[in-house]
Amino acid sequence: MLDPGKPSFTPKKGKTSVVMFVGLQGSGKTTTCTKYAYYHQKKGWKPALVCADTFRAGAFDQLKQNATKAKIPFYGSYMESDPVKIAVEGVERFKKENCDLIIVDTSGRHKQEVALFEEMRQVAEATKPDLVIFVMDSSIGQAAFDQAQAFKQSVAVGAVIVTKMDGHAKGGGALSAVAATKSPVIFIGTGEHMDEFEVFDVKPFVSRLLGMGDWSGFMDKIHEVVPMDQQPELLQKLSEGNFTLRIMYEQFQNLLKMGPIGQVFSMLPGFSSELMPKGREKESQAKIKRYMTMMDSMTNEELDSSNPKLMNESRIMRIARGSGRSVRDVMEMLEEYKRLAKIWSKMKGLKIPKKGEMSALSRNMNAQHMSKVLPPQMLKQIGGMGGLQNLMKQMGSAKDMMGMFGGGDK
Ligand SMILES: Nc1nc2c(ncn2[C@@H]2O[C@H](COP(=O)(O)OP(=O)(O)OP(=O)(O)O)[C@@H](O)[C@H]2O)c(=O)[nH]1
Repeated sequence: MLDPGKPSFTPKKGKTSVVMFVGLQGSGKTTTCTKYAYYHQKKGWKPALVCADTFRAGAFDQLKQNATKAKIPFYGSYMESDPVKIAVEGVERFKKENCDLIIVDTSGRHKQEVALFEEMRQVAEATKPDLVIFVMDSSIGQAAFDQAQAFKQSVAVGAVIVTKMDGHAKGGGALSAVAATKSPVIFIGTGEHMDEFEVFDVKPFVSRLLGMGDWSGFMDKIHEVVPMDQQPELLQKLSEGNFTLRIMYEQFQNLLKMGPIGQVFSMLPGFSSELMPKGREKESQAKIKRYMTMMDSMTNEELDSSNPKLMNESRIMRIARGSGRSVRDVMEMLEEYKRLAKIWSKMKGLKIPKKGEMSALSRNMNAQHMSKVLPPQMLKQIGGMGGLQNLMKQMGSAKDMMGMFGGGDK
């Protein structure tokens, strides 16, 4: 069995490799071929593009346009209708020209299109690609498994690229594609432009899937800054799902201690863009201090409650008077609290580790939380919780996954 942690083949600079791109119609194959070529070209490779998509009128023009812009040699034909012939001619020509990365773009197809699958198989047979990359749109969702499996059954898919990660989709389907093809995700597309292309990194991907912001960076900071003996208590509180005003207060305190506040804030789920827009760190720091002054005028009961109804009009007026702020300021602070409480409620259910069990915690929490956000059908395809856990381990290095939620205890 292929190890999903590594692509089936990794091209080497200076040695000719043929990489074939396959995927559903409109998944972003043609765009991704050029991005892939451009990425390698910038790193000193000599890539070339072959357009074996004779199905979609305009595909060759699109590839030609992109390739010209990036100054990458290309091959294709307006007249020839046999993709196998074009692919073979293109690959041969670029082999002669000593290109070390020959990329073959094929036409998009759906699993029902038997003839197109046969054609794709023939292109693969004739060009003998070293690596076949399955390109999928991040919004495909549950259909990813069946589609990816259909491709895998016809050609030896060895890696996955997920496109359109700049959109709203979380990309959960990528897990299904990985499970179906037993191949890892190697890159993600993050926009229509040539350089909007990134090496796949499991941590931000999982964070996005969980809708959590960059928890790993945040937990790293917690470990750095929150005194060791207070860490379990904080995690315990968060796991109970009671994000109280007192927790917010303590976190503000921690944040103010943490040094370059901008950097810390940018890692916190929910904190970065709204509470602290870039370039306005000083202002945000003042805002936090203002919030804390208002909280100083609250009763213990108010600080320890996660029920905002406790804060009625007269209490709000009292807090405003006590802190020398306006009612509107207090309302704003409470709104901020509600917003953060909503985000942080996702920590609910977190299993608290005994000392030295942090890594187990991180693993459990990943899979557990992930299983909540994935559609049940998708979870089933992946092989339930166990399958998900395995997949996550395989997608990232074990070390990465342990570090994800502050685990990875030495
Ligand atoms: N926002 C965004 N758009 C993308 C991305 N990748 C591709 N696209 C867009 O998606 C659309 C389809 O991309 P193509 O590259 O033409 O797709 P294809 O898979 O080659 O299409 P077929 O040849 O019909 O199979 C185009 O409008 C691309 O600009 C991405 O990462 N982000």
